[in-house]
Amino acid sequence: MAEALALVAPGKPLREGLERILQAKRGALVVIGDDPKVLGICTGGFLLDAEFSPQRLAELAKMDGAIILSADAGRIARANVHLMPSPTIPTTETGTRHRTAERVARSLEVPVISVSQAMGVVTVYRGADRHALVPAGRLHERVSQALQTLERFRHRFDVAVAALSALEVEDTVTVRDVAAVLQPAELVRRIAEEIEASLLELGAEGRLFRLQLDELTEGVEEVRRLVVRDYLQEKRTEAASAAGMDGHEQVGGGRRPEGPREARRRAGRGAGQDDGRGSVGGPPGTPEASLAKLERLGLDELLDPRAVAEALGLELDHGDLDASLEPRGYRLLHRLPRFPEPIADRIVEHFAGLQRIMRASVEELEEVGGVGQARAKTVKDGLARLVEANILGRYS
Ligand SMILES: Nc1ncnc2c1ncn2[C@@H]1O[C@H](COP(=O)(O)OP(=O)(O)OP(=O)(O)O)[C@@H](O)[C@H]1O
Repeated sequence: MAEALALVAPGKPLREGLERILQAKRGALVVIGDDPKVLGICTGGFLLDAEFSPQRLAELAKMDGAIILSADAGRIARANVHLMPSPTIPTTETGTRHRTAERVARSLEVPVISVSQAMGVVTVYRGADRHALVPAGRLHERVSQALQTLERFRHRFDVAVAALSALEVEDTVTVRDVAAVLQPAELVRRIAEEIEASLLELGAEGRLFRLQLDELTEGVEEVRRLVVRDYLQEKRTEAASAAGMDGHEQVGGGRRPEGPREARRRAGRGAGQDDGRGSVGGPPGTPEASLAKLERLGLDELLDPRAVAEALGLELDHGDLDASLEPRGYRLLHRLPRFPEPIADRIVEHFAGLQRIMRASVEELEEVGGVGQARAKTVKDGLARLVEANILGRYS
């Protein structure tokens, strides 16, 4: 369908021809493709093989029947053709023009366009899909409004991400804070997807909109993925059970049974100690499955932080959104400049928990494969700068 929409984008000769037909209050049935399969269902009409022009298309639409174009819409192959697709192909359309258009598109791999004389609407059919074209002016308006909404959610997302970074460094993240990032991130994704569809239809006229869209969505997808990797409640691994870990043991991404205040009190017990962080047996899941779950949430559900927690596999005690969580550290480590992603991942897997990474010495960091002294220092300095920025942020 994307290719078909590109052919009828505003400014394209084919679109101009279709608009001329609409202005003349006529109808049309246009097949884009003249391969043997298409010709096999054509009867009558006459051969043209003429270069395409919007004027020619509009003139030929005065005749009954269908117009057949070459696959690139650069030539008019035939006109006044009667199409005979199999009557057994299902169609939900009513008029004969539209029924024929849908049947041809469903049975042959070619786009078919109908211009309804009665309704003044242009519809593109491709396979089982159909798309009614929106006038360019309305598309412009729609995209501008959507970009404004996108900008608001992007701002909310940026604020929530900055807050999450500060809380992660302080080790006081709650379920609510994670949801506050994932909710606008998902909304940004959805609005961007809608805009993408309109931009496809706008073709070259959507160039400036695209620049804005790219700027407004930059980095969101990556943060969304990393936040899910940081907090996803994963299924207890075979290795963990072999190592004799307690059934509820969970590092990083785990929900702690106590609130943030209790968690801070426990933090005094020293590095490396079990601080009682416990998984509550959330469903197994990969980050991809979790992201897909978020994508499937209805709008009302998405606005409920509990639904976001569920997508992450977190089971909340009495729906407690203030339950504290510890990130694994993927997102903050991925922010280190010029630091290879696989090495950052290895560090996270080695230490299992951002706080442990932050407390690790340069020597301990060097124990991770691929981390030499220089990289270990980059991690230490980078995380130290984050802590500093956080303190400065608090008191400025
Ligand atoms: N099988 C076909 N092959 C080619 N042209 C067709 C075919 N069926 C219908 N048409 C064209 O469609 C025209 C209008 O038919 P009809 O009014 O039944 O269609 P419709 O789907 O209601 O479209 P509209 O909304 O434009 O009225 C016919 O006069 C003919 O030119």
